[in-house]
Amino acid sequence: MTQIAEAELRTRMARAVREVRETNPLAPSITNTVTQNFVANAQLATGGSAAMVYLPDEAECVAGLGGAVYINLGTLLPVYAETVPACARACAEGDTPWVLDPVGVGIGSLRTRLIQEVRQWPPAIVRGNASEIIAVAELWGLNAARVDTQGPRGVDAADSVEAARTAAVAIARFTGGAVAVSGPADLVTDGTVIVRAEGGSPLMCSVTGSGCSLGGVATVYACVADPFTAALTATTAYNLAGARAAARCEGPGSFAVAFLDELSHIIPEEAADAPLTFEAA
Ligand SMILES: Nc1ncnc2c1ncn2[C@@H]1O[C@H](COP(=O)(O)OP(=O)(O)O)[C@@H](O)[C@H]1O
Ligand SMILES: Cc1ncsc1CCOP(=O)(O)O
Ligand SMILES: [Mg+2]
Repeated sequence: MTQIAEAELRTRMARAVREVRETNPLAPSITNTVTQNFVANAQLATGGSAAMVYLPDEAECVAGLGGAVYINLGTLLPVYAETVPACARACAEGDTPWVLDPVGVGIGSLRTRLIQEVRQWPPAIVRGNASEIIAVAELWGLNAARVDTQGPRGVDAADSVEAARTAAVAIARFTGGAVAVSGPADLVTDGTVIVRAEGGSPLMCSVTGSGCSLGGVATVYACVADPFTAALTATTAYNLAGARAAARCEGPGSFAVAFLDELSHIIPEEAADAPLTFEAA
């Protein structure tokens, strides 16, 4: 694998922000009932279009309609045992990139089973907090990634972003796509390059759906850009919008509103100029 140059990646990020605003791409989702509305609003704020579905035939249908598809395992229903594999398979067969957020991996058996099953139709982007990324690497048998972890605490991380570094690189090399690990400072990798991105706000942990909507927005950018560019553009937009919203809000409630406003104001040039640090994986 050859490493993409920083300047080229920044150019692609700016292009992704612009193209999404110009083309309003459809990024359908199978996502959880807690944060569905916030995911859709964040997708719309960036310039994308949202459509949430539950049923297997709907999932197969949207895999053909969307530029990319989002699968978030946050709240499972029995029907998802069929819906999730049907969607991932249809995406693979149709060459539609899809994004996995393995929310709450470790809770119950269905999440575990689904993550193991979709390994055969690898997602273009895996987005999660550090503990979720470590857990996915373990479930996919990417043994290079084995680290000491307590596993996720419900839907929250119990591990540092740094602890998920090896797991993130191993997953990206396995999928051939990108992995975005979120936390106080984010880590995004395509398996050859690691990019660290700072910004955002601790208030993002006080609004449920910050992580889920980041996955939804990465899916919007994946409609117009390669997985690494898409993951990095979404992560950067979140860091910029989160920091700006925190500077003018009164608490979690007004933060969420200000955050959506700020997300809608991100311009291509500032996404490309964001403070990012690059290193070889
Ligand atoms: N302490 C923090 N400071 C700044 N940004 C944060 C902090 N914690 C999380 N974020 C941001 O919040 C968003 C969601 O990340 P995270 O809370 O790790 O996801 P999840 O909700 O899936 O656990 C990301 O954009 C991340 O950069
Ligand atoms: C609280 C909760 N419970 C099941 S899904 C979910 C939302 C998690 O959202 P995020 O991972 O973005 O914090
Ligand atoms: Mg999450």
